Amino acid sequence: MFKSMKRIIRWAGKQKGRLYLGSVFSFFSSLATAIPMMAAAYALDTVIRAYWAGSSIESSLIWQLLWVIMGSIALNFLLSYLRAVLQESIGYEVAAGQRIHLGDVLKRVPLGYFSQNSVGDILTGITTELSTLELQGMKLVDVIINGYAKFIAIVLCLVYFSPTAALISVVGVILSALALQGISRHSANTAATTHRAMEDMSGAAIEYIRGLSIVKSFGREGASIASFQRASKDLKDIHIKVEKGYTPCNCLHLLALKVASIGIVFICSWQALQGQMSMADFLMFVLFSFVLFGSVENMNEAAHMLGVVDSAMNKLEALENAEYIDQDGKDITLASYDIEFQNVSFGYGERIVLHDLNFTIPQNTTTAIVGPSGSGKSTLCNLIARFYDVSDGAITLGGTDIRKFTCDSLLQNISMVFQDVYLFRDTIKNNIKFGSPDATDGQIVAAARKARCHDFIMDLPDGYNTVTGEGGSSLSGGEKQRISIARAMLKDAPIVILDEATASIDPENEHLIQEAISELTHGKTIITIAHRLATIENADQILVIDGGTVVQKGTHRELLAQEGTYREFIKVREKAEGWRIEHAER
Ligand SMILES: Nc1ncnc2c1ncn2[C@@H]1O[C@H](COP(=O)(O)OP(=O)(O)OP(=O)(O)O)[C@@H](O)[C@H]1O
Repeated sequence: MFKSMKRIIRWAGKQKGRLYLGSVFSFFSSLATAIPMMAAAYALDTVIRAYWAGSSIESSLIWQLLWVIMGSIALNFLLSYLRAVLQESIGYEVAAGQRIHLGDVLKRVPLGYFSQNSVGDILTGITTELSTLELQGMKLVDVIINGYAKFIAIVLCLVYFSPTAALISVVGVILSALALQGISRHSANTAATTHRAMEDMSGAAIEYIRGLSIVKSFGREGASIASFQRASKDLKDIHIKVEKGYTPCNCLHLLALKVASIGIVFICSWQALQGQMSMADFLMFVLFSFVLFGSVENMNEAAHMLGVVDSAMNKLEALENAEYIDQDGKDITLASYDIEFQNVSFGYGERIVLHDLNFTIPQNTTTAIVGPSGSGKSTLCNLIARFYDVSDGAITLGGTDIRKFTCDSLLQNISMVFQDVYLFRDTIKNNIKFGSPDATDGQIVAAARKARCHDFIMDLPDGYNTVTGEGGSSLSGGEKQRISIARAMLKDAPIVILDEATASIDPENEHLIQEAISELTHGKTIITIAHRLATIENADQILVIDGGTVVQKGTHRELLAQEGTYREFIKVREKAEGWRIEHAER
């Protein structure tokens, strides 16, 4: 329990001082809450004494007591307010910094990380786990420090009035602390299972929502919702199991404190009867005996939460310690942009999908990559952008191994246009300037005009300020692709990697996209996963990939003259494009 507290304090970093000072205010504010009770005990004692003596009570005393009570309430408010000002925002501030840091970590890990860790897992870390820490961390530290500090103050008072009562309360609190330790350990042990169940639940919910269009089109809602329902039921079962496991220690904790309270009443009664304790002190102890341990009593929830927070911190640490792909990278500025593959092999885990690739893509030329589905075309492009590191060999850019760059400095040189375009839930304007945050409105419009998307943007209700749905769901595939071309155009990187659309796009859209692409690629080094005959024929170099190796390399004319995969591929493409043209003309 105390180890977890130390971790939270360490997590607060530079804000530690505010946390401690807040706890001091919190301590005095709690003591201030005890003053009205002491005043009440004193008043009662005075009334009883006066009754026995047959005298009347001075009205000034009542006023004095009233002022003391009002003063202590005001003091309590003031100290609570100061504590809140100092402590309440620490969790939010530290968590916000950590979220930004985690976002940076995720940007710099290899994409393989996301195959090994589910989206639900990562999402739970950044949202739920960090929220637990953000909302509970400081409160827990305050509850524990303050709870024990208050108890120590009470024990010191008890020693003065009755050392035996002080001893009983210390024994009660030690027993309760052991039970609290049990609660904390149980929660820490079960938190990982609970978190896993929550991750499964988030993963199942995300999958269910993502797959809704398939679910609707196949009318198979029952099957797809089953895993979501199973995850919900598992989560409920785990919560109940955790709660049941926590009950025995909780009962022990409360029992130890209640028995100590009874013990104190018993001792004080005996001392009062023996004349060793005054009536006022006795009354005060009887009044206090059952609230004496209030601050320690409330720690059961805190002990449980500390276990949960501890496990959340383990998870966040694992996320933060994920290895960056560019750990030793430097910001490098290049003079030339030739790309060279030197004996490159690559595998997803054990499965090698690219074998011993050797080729050069000279600066300012167009290279078309063709080959059957699954042959490794996208993987090859992802290696150039260093989404993954090669398993063997090296890729150089301008003569420098790309592993020597930081990801940012490498990707400054590269624009990528994918088939599956992802637009953020933001304005069209911000989506276009995503890679160039300093772009002016004039530059954004110029890029959009060149990318042939200005006209349709102006037809949208708020023009460039129209907010797109998540992933760009409110736009057509062709529109999204042209926006992504505008985005790449604005970035104006010397190398462009693009994946030509294979999905059938209507001729008008295809024509616009082709126009946009030729504007984007003008005077740059182009690597294109090509499907259209026109692109392939006009390329300076064609790489034919099959089964993860370059089986042919050359210009269209050279490759057509050879027997092999390329000639077959061209035949198939000619048939497909002829078929499309006939259909379009009908
Ligand atoms: N993230 C991944 N994890 C594991 N294997 C992968 C991953 N991505 C691709 N693969 C595998 O690597 C091989 C090459 O895939 P890649 O996507 O590069 O082929 P491609 O030629 O681009 O295919 P397509 O033309 O269909 O897009 C395939 O066998 C594929 O199953």
